[in-house]
Amino acid sequence: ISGPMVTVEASSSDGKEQGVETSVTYYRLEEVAKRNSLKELWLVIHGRVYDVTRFLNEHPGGEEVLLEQAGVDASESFEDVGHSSDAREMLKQYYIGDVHPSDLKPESGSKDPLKNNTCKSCWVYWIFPIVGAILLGFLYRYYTLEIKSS
Ligand code: HEM
Repeated sequence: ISGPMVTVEASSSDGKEQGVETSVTYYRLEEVAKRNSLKELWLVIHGRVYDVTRFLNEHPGGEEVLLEQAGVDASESFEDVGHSSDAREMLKQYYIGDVHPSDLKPESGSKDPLKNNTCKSCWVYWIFPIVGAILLGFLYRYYTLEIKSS
């Protein structure tokens, strides 16, 4: 019974020894949605899936709020509370995988939305400031030379 759950090797070159580190398990949202009870409780925060079943009793904010977010994206509620950095650290213990890419951006179709769209404009953000700075540098030199020579 593998269902819609998919495990993908994130790195193929040094896969064997760090198998746990280099592979990411992707979960479909429908898979997460099934874990919505006290027996098994998953939730999504910022595209990552957390199994908080054993955390229910320990959550300082109570188990009710976690139950309310069971099986769904809890990013907003999690941020609204203004959780401490300690709380954010705690997330790591419960991390079990990522939300399947096609569930993250359902409108962008099938072909590798992460690689094709996300970074298309990345370089634009830093190339303009850098080119601008270099141009300003030349302009500055040009003008100071001009003043000196006149
Ligand atoms: C795995 C996910 C979560 C972890 C590890 C976590 C952890 C914590 C921790 C450590 C605190 C104590 C205060 C702090 O350190 O910020 C806290 C408080 C709280 N949390 Fe969470 N939390 C999680 C998810 C959520 C979610 C999804 C909600 C939804 C509303 C929530 C609501 C609250 C509330 C209401 C408090 C009480 C704040 C207060 O008393 O001031 N938490 N949580």
